Amino acid sequence: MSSGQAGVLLVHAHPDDESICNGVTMAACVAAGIPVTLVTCTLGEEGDVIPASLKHLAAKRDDALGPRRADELAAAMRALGVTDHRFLGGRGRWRDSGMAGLEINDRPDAFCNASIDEAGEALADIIAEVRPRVLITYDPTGGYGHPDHIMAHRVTMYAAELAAKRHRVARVLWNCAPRSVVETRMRDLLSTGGGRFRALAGPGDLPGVIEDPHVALTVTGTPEQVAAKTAAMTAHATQIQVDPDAGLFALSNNLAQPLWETEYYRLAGGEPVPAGAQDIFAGLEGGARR
Ligand SMILES: CC(=O)N[C@H]1[C@@H](O[C@@H]2[C@H](O)[C@H](O)[C@@H](O)[C@H](O)[C@H]2O)O[C@H](CO)[C@@H](O)[C@@H]1O
Ligand SMILES: [Zn+2]
Repeated sequence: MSSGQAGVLLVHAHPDDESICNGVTMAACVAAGIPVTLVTCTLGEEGDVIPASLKHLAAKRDDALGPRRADELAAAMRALGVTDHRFLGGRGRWRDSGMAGLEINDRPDAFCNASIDEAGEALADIIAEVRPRVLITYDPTGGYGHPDHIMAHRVTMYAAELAAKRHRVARVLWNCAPRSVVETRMRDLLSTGGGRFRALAGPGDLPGVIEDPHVALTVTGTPEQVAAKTAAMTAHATQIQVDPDAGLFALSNNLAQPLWETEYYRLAGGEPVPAGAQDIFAGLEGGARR
């Protein structure tokens, strides 16, 4: 990672998405002295709860999962060395909408029902303050169709436009995964097995899978950065189970998927990416500097 002043701003829907999608990238930026800002749009109040001892926190029980996940996120940020984390609109402004098709999607405080103007302006203010060179979020599908991920995408792309008069982001990237890499890794797992997990996720269960030529750049972690990502994902204990020896993790569905040591990005806007780039700032004048 090239060093510099202005850095990267990442926008995610729930606590845990940042570590799953960008743990290596954030750790690599921190190691290079590049400022990292994470914006999380909800507290993940409607999530499942994996540990039996914590199931009382669930929305349909004590509805106390949000604060727990905020604590998990703080621990994950410590593991990655990220010190600038914000909840969009302030902590608890918008609530986790739940998976697509649920009645709770209709709650007025659900993030998927947020005013795109209010949420967009709130994020544009952060962009104008932080002045990132690179902005990272999901593709228009949100990676796998979750309403909060889709909304995070929409708000981010709108905020980048709103902020442009005050600060123009040099590059917008969407999280993705190249189909050939996913299919090869999942095929290999068929022979090695799902580690401690009952079954393997299918290639169709993994988010953001796109055809290889659309992948613009990759960030491959050093062993230390992969260890930091693993620790960050492990910190999200209500949502994620990790089998570090097998290099696998599972969500509450217990379906094993790769803990990716390399993270992949699609170019969504801004400066072109040099072929074979391995750095989110590759090709930007002065790297990550203002
Ligand atoms: C990674 C991610 O975005 N997780 C979301 C998702 O959680 C999934 C959901 O509970 C699903 O029903 C489970 O089968 C799956 O295992 C979970 O990962 O949706 C939650 C509710 O909106 C959200 O809190 C969680 O962060
Ligand atoms: Zn999520």
